[in-house]
Amino acid sequence: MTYLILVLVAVFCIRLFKFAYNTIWIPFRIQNHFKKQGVTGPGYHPIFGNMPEIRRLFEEAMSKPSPLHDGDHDVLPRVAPFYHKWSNIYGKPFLYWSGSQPRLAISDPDLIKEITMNTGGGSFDKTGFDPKGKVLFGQGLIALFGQQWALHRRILNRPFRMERVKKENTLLINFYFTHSIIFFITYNSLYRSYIVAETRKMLEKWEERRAGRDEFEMEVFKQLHDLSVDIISRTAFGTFFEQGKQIFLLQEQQMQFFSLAVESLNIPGLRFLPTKNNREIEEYSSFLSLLMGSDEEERLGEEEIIGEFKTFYFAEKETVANALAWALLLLGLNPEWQDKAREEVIRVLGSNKVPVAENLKDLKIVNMIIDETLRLYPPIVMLMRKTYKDVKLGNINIPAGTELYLALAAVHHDTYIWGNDAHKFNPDRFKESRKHLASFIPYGLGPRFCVGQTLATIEMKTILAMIIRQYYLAVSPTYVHAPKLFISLEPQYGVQLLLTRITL
Ligand code: HEM
Repeated sequence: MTYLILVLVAVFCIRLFKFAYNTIWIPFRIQNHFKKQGVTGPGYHPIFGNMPEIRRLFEEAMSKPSPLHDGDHDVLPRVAPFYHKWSNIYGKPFLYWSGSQPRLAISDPDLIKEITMNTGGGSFDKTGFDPKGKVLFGQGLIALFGQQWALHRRILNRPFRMERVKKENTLLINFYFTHSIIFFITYNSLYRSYIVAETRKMLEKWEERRAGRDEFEMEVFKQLHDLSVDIISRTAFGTFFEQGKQIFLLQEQQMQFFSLAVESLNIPGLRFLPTKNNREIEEYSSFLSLLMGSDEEERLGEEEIIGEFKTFYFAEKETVANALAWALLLLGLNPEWQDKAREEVIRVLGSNKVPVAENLKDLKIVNMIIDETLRLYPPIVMLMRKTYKDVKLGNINIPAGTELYLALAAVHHDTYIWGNDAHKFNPDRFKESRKHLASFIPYGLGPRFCVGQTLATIEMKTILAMIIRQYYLAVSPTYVHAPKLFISLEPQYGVQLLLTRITL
């Protein structure tokens, strides 16, 4: 018995020592390592790091709206308040702590380029998601890294050819089909016709709402999300459209869970506890899998395929709809750009009421407006990477296991890169090609560059063109400006516009 107690005490002491070593000794050693190189930060606090302070700064930022003074669209204090505060105090880059995990916050385009272009080379890669994130993205491209990601992306980059598919095994056929969907959809005229048809339906509903009045108010953020859901459900599910739509409802609930998971500390094993949240996550997850694989004839198959569909749905809806809502707001605030865009749309479309494929490349002003929107309000405000080896970045030696917070929104709002009017809406900056590869990176950079960029551009151009051809936009007095980071960058209280019908 005494012997057993001694063993238990020894095990406990070893565990305690290991815990102290990992949460006190190692972090302070790493902090010193960076300090010697001139990189400082808010300082490490055992176990929790800077997470409580980060949470407090976010809560403070979200507690009040941020009125638009003189067309100033500086989103950083709201979407990355900790970055805004600490980069001003400690300079760039600076070191902060997610629990006992060191994070280096970087916004130098040269360094970002080096990191993102090197993905896959063994030094830098994605961090891997919080385990709860798998519910949202599954084993899809966004959440994968290392060899598994490379395999998925390689397959995705190949066009869909039936002869080649037949030679592969069943799993690969499924894979092939799923991945090729993005390729297939992007270059398929059917997808474009779905965009046009669903946008038309949305505009018809707007007309019903107008009910003959000259001017009416519309909250467009929710409308654009519904439109995205309809387009992607129609494309992916065809006649099983309504069932497809259920996926979004479930994903919206999962986003709440994921957002909570990201904000909370990831203590190993915690997710297996039978808490209310964990139980609900499990239920939604299995229901989603069931939904996508229940019917024998409609079976999509493996877990990975489900993951890719989740990724595809999420990436499409959260980014495109948000960007469009911001674009409409910016056009409402800038009537001169609205006029220029409308004039271009009418000229390019001619007698066509809706854009056809050949029109899209000629919508240059619309394109500049979309780029300027993605600069000021990038749907994805940061990229995360991790060092998997000791590396030298610029003149900083970074130990293996350091997370890198690449402050995409900070790069987009950097006055050094964009000039003193960096926070103002001025699509003219996109007349010329960009100065530095990493100064404008709404779709990321390097091997993990967004696979949906072409798809997103087609959708945004088509929808914007159709809306501004039909309505004059003005911002409603009920609109409250409050950009919010909820996984992607969205307007906290929606976007209320006053729409006036144009008769041509
Ligand atoms: C305005 C629209 C969009 C924006 C701003 C955007 C932004 C991004 C960014 C910044 C990344 C890189 C993430 C990183 O490097 O860590 C990314 C990756 C990705 N995007 Fe998009 N995206 C958009 C639309 C789409 C659409 C429509 C799809 C659907 C097909 C999509 C699918 C993906 C996928 C699957 C990845 C992961 C690629 C990989 O890791 O290899 N995105 N996106």
